[in-house]
Amino acid sequence: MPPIRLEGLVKRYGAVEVLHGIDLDMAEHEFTVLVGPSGCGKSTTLRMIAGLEDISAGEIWMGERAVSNLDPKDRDIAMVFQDYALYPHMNVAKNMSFSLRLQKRPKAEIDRKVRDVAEMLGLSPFLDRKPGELSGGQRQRVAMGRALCRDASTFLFDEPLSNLDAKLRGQMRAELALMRQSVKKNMIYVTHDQIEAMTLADRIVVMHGGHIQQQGTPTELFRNPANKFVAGFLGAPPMNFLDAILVSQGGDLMAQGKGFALRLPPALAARATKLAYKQVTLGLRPSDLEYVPDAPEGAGLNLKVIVSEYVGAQSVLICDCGDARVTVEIKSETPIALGETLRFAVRPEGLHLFDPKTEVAI
Ligand SMILES: Nc1ncnc2c1ncn2[C@@H]1O[C@H](COP(=O)(O)OP(=O)(O)OP(=O)(O)O)[C@@H](O)[C@H]1O
Repeated sequence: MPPIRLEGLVKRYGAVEVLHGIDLDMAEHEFTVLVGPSGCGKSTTLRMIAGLEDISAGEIWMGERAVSNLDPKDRDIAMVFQDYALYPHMNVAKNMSFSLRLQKRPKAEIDRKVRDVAEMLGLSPFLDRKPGELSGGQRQRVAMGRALCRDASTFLFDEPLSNLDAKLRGQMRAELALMRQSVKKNMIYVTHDQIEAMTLADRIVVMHGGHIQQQGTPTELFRNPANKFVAGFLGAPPMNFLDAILVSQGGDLMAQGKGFALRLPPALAARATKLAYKQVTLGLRPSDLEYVPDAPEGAGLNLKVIVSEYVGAQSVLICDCGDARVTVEIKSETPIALGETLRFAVRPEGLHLFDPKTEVAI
């Protein structure tokens, strides 16, 4: 039995159903990230696991126990909220030890636990400070430390970095990644930020419209998105989508559109030949295009550069391709001029096709 299993989880608010049957198995000590746009149902799912929301249908299992009817305190979980919810009048040590003191655990045990967790999170110098005397990032770590002190088997995080500025967010993301290497617990983390999902998760669960769209490792989802939504949601800048028609040419299958004709690699061509339709949506990630002036016929496309955004080592080019726009990521030192038409090679494994009606990957 997996440590956490969601079985056909449904949530209704009155007549409105917002979660339509969520099935999810977590592996032991897995870091699972629920990610999706605002309103997709990720926080509701997390709050149902925590016991903060009633379940309309379905069941939540923790090991062999069905927990849907248990109080939050009986579920062996600790939660870190978006707003930290620290007690302003207590110092860091007292905030962190709050639940242990509530359980009347021996003082020596409490002191040891707080010391160990503070050490791990770099909070040792701040144990006597009140939350108001800490930076946003330090407060965030205290909220994390308070959860870790509880020694629960499962940790739930609801957008814990969303109140931080971009720089601190990046730092805390790295600290979280470091922390999870040493903390062997089940962790479920909710975010709308695909970069957090990609960098932290063992397993990403992409949600949209109250459904799970796809789940898997970050690499699986990035390389083999199940549908156009997942393809467009993960990755920055996002995947380009172009209308294309499948055409046979000298034994090859090509995806042809306004201003391009790209040869499909064998495995994709084999799947595409079985289709009953010819009209497809072609997906190309900006990082799967490379400036290669002599890219051969069928392996590249010509793009007219209209905007160049310098972002350090990389530049993002926005280009015209027929009447569509295509974004490309290139090394900044590549000599390009605005208005030029340049040739880009496409990595064959970077070609994605989607059914234009169902948006399912081909
Ligand atoms: N108390 C409520 N009554 C009615 N509808 C609600 C209630 N709480 C949430 N919803 C609806 O349920 C859906 C899912 O909300 P949820 O908060 O889980 O989304 P989310 O993916 O976490 O979004 P966000 O990132 O904005 O928090 C939304 O459409 C929301 O409007």
